Amino acid sequence: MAGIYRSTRYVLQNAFGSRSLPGAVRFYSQKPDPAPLINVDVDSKTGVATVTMNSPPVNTLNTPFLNEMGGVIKELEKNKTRGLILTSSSNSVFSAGLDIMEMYKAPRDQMAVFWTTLQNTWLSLYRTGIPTVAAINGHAPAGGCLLALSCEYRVMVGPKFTIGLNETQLGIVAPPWFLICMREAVGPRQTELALTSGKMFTATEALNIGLVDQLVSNKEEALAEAHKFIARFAKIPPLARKLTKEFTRQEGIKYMEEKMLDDLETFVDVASSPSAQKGMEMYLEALKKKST
Ligand SMILES: CCCC/C=C/CC(=O)SCCNC(=O)CCNC(=O)[C@H](O)C(C)(C)COP(=O)(O)OP(=O)(O)OC[C@H]1O[C@@H](n2cnc3c(N)ncnc32)[C@H](O)[C@@H]1OP(=O)(O)O
Repeated sequence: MAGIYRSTRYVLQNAFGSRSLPGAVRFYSQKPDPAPLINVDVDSKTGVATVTMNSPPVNTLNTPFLNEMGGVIKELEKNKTRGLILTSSSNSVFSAGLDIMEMYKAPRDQMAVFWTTLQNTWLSLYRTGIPTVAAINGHAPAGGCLLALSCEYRVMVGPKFTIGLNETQLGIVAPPWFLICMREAVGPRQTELALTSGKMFTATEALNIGLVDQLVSNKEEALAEAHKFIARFAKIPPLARKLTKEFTRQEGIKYMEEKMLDDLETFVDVASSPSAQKGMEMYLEALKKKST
C-alpha cells in the first residue's frame, strides 16, 4: 500500500475513531453552496418525498452532491417520511454517474474523501427503511444506474433513454457492490453479460431483463407510478418491512460494513493507476469533443 494512501486511511480513521466511518459528513471545511443540488418536496397528504437531483448539466455524483444526498436521506428518515421518489430536474439525464473530475488527476487523499462519501451515501440509500423508487426520466449510466438500482423499484421513461453499468467501456472496473446491486435486479447471468461488455440498455431492453420494473412515456407518468408503488405499503407495518428489506439486501450491506476500507483502498489504487487515468483522459476528451 502506498504511503499516501496509508496516511489517508490514518486521517479518516483518526477523525472518526473507528473502522466504520459515518455517512453524510463533510470531512473538510468547504464554502457552503447556497443553491441546493437536490430539491425535496414532501406531499402533505401522503407524506411521500420527491427528491429531485438538480445539479446541471448532468447530475454528476461528486463530493458536495453526495454529501447533500446523504443529508437529505437522514433528514427524511428523521421525519418518518412515507416514501422517497428519486428523479431528476433534467429533461434528458437522470444522472451521468460519478464525476470523473473527482478521479482524474486527483490527489489520493481527495479521491479517498470522494469514495468514502459515495460509500456512505450509497449505503444510506440502499438500506433505508423508507420505501424508495427511482423515476428514471433520462440517461442513467454507471453511478446513475447504481442510484436507480439502490432503490426498491424502477420506473423508466422510454423509449429513448439508456441505463447500465458501462464502466468496462471506460477501461475501469465496477466495484463488487455495484455488481451486487445489478445481480439483485437481473440475476448472475445477465449481470456478467452486461458488465463484461459495459452494455448500456435501451429502456425496452432494460425492462426485458428486469433492470427496470416499468416503462412509461413521460416523467409525470413515472411519478404517478412511483406513488402507486409506495401506496402498496400503506397497510404494511413499517418495522417488518424495514427488517425484511435489510435481510433481502444483506449481501450488499454486509459487504460495505465489513469491506469499506478495503474497498476504498482498492478504489484509490485502481483509479490512480496510469491505465485508469489514461482511460479517463480519453473518455473526457471524447465527451468534450461530442459536446462542442
Ligand atoms: C475506478 C473505479 C471507479 C468505478 C466506478 C465508476 C462509476 C462511474 O459512474 S464512472 C462515470 C461514468 N459516466 C458515464 O460514462 C457518463 C458520461 N456522460 C455521458 O454519457 C453523457 O454526458 C450523458 C449521456 C449522460 C449526457 O449527454 P449530454 O449530451 O446531455 O451531455 P454532455 O454534453 O455529454 O455532457 C455535458 C457536460 O457534462 C460533462 N460530463 C458528462 N458526464 C460526466 C461525468 N461522468 N463526469 C464529469 N463530467 C461529465 C461533459 O463532459 C460536458 O462537459 P462540458 O460542457 O464542459 O463539455
